[in-house]
Amino acid sequence: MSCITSAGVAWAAHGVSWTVDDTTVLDGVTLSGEPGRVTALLGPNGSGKTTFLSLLSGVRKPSTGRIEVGDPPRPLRRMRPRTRARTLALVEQHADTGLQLTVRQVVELGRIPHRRRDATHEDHSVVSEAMQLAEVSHLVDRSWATLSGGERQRVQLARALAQQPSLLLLDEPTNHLDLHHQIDFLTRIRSLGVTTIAALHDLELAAAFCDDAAVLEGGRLVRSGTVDEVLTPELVADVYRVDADVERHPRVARPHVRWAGLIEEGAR
Ligand SMILES: Nc1ncnc2c1ncn2[C@@H]1O[C@H](COP(=O)(O)OP(=O)(O)OP(=O)(O)O)[C@@H](O)[C@H]1O
Repeated sequence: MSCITSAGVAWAAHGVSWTVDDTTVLDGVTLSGEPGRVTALLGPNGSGKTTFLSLLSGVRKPSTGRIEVGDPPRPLRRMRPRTRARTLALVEQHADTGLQLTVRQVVELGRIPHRRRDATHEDHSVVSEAMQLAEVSHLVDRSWATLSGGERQRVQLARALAQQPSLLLLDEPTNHLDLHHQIDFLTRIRSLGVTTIAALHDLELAAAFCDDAAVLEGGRLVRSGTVDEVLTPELVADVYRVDADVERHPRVARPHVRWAGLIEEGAR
């Protein structure tokens, strides 16, 4: 039986803002997710996706508003760091350990919130399963510093899975992966049952793998709902200035985004 599957937890952001040097990067975002749901966090470059994930993970504190996790909801700011790290895991866009570590050692970092002293049999089993799920078992003794971008991304996922999180936060998790690994990665994530929020640029992947979607633009939430509700040609035109059709995939019962080209300035 898997040690990593989870029932998932609910999460909610209530009027969350983040300001730096008098610039409001995130502006009053209210958004929530149900246990086990996979939410795509969408929006153009600089719209605030990474910032939102950093607030949800507790890496940054909101300037105003609050974040709650669990049922009954618990304020994130009141959780001890160890409890928080057992509850949620973040895979950053450009993760770097800065240390001379092997792949196994990087994945073992995910066990720190669970460990008392020495690694137990369970720690070894979870690390091993996390590496299998992320398809990095063959890299186990390699030096982290020598890995390719896609390999690093999969190792960071294994490290996050080794935390046995109930909430998984992924910042552009597929940007270094080839097509096979993109599909494989998101299929595996879905099968775990862990509540997931993934910042994605690829609308096709969002449509194919996510239950819900939330769109940020200029630090504000401009649309949220199920993927079917959010991913419309109007949304793609308004937010990305791209002319696209959204159809049912002929063989898979999911929406399918097909773009035709850019919308020229002044054409709308
Ligand atoms: N520490 C900071 N100081 C100043 N500006 C910041 C800081 N962090 C983020 N920003 C700015 O806030 C905005 C949102 O950044 P963020 O990284 O959250 O966007 P994003 O939607 O994840 O972008 P991308 O799709 O390009 O990764 C950007 O304009 C960014 O330059």
